[in-house]
Amino acid sequence: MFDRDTEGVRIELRSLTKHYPGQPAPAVDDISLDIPAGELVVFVGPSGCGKTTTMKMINRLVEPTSGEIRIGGQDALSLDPDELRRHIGYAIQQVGLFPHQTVAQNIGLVPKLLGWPAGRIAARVEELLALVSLEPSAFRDRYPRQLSGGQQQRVGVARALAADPPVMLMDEPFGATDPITREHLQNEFVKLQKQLRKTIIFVTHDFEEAIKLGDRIAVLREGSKIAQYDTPAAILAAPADDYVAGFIGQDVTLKRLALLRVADVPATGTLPDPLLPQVAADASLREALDAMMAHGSDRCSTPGGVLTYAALCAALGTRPAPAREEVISGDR
Ligand SMILES: Nc1ncnc2c1ncn2[C@@H]1O[C@H](COP(=O)(O)OP(=O)(O)OP(=O)(O)O)[C@@H](O)[C@H]1O
Repeated sequence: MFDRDTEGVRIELRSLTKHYPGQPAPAVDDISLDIPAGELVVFVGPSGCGKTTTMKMINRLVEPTSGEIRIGGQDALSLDPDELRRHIGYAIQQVGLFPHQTVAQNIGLVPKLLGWPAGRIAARVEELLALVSLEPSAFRDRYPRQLSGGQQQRVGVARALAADPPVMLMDEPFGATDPITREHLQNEFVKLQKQLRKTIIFVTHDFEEAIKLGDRIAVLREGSKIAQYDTPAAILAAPADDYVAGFIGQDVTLKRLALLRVADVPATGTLPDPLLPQVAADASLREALDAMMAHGSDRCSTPGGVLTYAALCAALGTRPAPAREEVISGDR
């Protein structure tokens, strides 16, 4: 199959359509989309617009009415659906862990189906638990009911990753968690994806999550029609129309602050300044601004030099506030 390589492979959807029997209109109406190898593409759109149906056609949980799906160049519709699903990780909001199996058994499910030897499965379970920040000795023998919702979702993500599939489908996998756990899971997931470079389709209702995780975002309308498909920065900078602008919502500047990294903004000089608040190169501009405000300073030090408030504003395309007091007490 297409996963001789565990890094992502390209997914191509061509005129993909699903018309559920008895429904007046197709749930997915002629979607064509290219998802580059190793990228994470987020689907956002209103409830019922066809996000889940589109995703479930890719692993053949839903059979398309017409159209084509190519995964790593192979025609997914000509493959055996069960076999196909063993090579595509799938994580969903309801998690779907088996209640009478332990965490280790749940994670080892697909490797077992693929015939891995027991030793290899056990090693993989340990590795994955550590990857999703669950101490293996404390968690491997527990049952799902003995875990919090957020821990269950981590196990769900670990299970989806278990056989190291090149493709992952994730349908609101962090949806059932509180905002703090959710942010923690998102941060871990961003780090993980940087290492793994899988091809991932991720469905969410949360535009902030889409910006944080997505290499690209597909904003969908009814029938999975694509309203805009681009990088988060491009969508925030130039929404295609009022519909997309409505999705982005208020506080575009705040969202761009969260998106842009310190390393994206030219620093003054090249020498860090030990007397200023210190900010990492991969920190967001939002974090840099928070550090400046916490120290009452209009600059902070980064590994690449000194970042000023004026440079930060220039990167956002906004004018700096006139006085420092306003920076400190201003409404962000
Ligand atoms: N098995 C089914 N039979 C008939 N209609 C269905 C079926 N599954 C989904 N639909 C309909 O297809 C449309 C798209 O549903 P889908 O679940 O793909 O949307 P979604 O964008 O994922 O929604 P949500 O964000 O609420 O999860 C909806 O109108 C839904 O009612």
